[in-house]
Amino acid sequence: MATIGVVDTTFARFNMGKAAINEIQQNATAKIIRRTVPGIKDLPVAAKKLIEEQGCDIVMVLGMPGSKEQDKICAHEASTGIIQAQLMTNTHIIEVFVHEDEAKDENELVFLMEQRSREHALNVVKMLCRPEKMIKEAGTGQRQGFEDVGPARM
Ligand SMILES: Cc1nc2c(=O)[nH]c(=O)nc-2n(C[C@H](O)[C@H](O)[C@H](O)CO)c1C
Repeated sequence: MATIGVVDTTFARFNMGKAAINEIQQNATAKIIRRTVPGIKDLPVAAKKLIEEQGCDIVMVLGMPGSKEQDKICAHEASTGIIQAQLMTNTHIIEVFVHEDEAKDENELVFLMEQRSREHALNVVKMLCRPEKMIKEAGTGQRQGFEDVGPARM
């Protein structure tokens, strides 16, 4: 059975890990190992530990960069760390970030955090268990959270 790691943060304003796990459980039979860390800069090592110490086949890391300038710098640093952890472990770590200022109000923020978490959870299931489904979606303008934009037309 495949093992999927899920790491989220206490900084985020919505329980992204819970939504992701619920979506995985509805669509796959997998062992799920969850961790929660304070913030997004703590995600890379948590994911690396899940891969190296717990044998996860793929990991989702979920977090919410805030709207301040220092939060955006923090998000860039976290992303760089996540990419480095992927290269060090040769394993996919799917980054699910919702920037607080992507949403126009709190209702939309909650909607976006739940939708993006769930839709990326489905991507993880497809990547791990049904890669042919992912290939079928190549070039189709998928977006996680807001509406898909669709393929470009001539
Ligand atoms: C400035 C800052 N911004 C964010 C953020 O926007 N989102 C987030 O999840 N965490 C933030 N943090 C906390 C760091 O990611 C980290 O948790 C602490 O520096 C402790 O290692 C910090 C320090």
